[in-house]
Amino acid sequence: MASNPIEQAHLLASRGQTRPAVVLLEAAGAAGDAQALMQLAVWQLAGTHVARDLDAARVTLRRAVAIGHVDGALMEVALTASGNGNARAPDWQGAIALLDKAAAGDPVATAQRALIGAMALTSDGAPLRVPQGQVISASPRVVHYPALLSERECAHVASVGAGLLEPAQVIDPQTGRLVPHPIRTSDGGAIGPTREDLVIRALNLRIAAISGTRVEQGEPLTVLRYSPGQEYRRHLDTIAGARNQRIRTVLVYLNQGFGGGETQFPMLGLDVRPRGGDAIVFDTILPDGSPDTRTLHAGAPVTAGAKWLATRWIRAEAIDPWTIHAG
Ligand SMILES: O=C(O)CCC(=O)C(=O)O
Ligand SMILES: [Fe+2]
Repeated sequence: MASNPIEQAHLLASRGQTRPAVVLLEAAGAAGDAQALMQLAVWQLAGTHVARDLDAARVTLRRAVAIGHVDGALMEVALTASGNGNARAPDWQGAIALLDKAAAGDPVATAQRALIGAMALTSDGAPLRVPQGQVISASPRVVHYPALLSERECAHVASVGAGLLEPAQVIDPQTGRLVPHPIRTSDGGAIGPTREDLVIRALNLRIAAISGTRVEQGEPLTVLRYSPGQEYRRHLDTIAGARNQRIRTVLVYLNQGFGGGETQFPMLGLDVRPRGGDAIVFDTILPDGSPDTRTLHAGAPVTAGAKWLATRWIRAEAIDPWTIHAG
């Protein structure tokens, strides 16, 4: 017999006995097992074994936090800020209040609070002043933003991304599924709604501001790491046949000092040399909505060191971050 309630619940669920599995986690939670409630909340968020129910998940999560689940508290902060990942009204102030509470007993929360404290933000978490960029190509429009992120912000994004790294995958236009793809050899991870902490959220709001889009249009911020020899071969960011097309891309360079790794736009004669904190924004479609093939671009092979990059692919309309996977 499995030794603890979570293992027992997994075992039951794997045999199709989902109801007894949920009852078991509930009972353990009622007896003070925060981890059991956290497990149930994750099932409800992801729709694993049970129907996906974000509101029920939030109630379960609240109970886990109330009996001391520290990581659950950070997840609650993230979901509050984004309104359960675009499902409800976002609540930046509510999220800040929860983060302040969490910061009393958790150094991770304290560090996030300090990073946010250093930003000049509106009451919604958006930048007080929209950073200004330099147009480096008029048509298609490519704009360069020097020092969009501070060094500490870059380090935070990279460290969140580091925990999510998996071999690069892209969306297969035929099936819409994620498949390993030879054109992108970097490793990457998408920062989904349960991990969109307030620092990442504020950066996504900053990215929305400079790109003139709503934060809900952005796919989960994706962190890529290129080791020597890795590259992102020439491609367009648009997705063939997508109903809700990618209209704009924001690339944020998280570091510098590596060899190679320029972002190249061969049809524009444009080579962007990555510098930690800098960003570029470019339109990926023409006014008629079709892909702008002039935006063909590549991440050149890295020759030494590691290149860290955060990419935000922005769609024409709001997305559901619970079902979409960054490509
Ligand atoms: O690595 C680069 O410079 C380009 C990345 C890129 O094209 C993308 O993330 O869509
Ligand atoms: Fe790209």
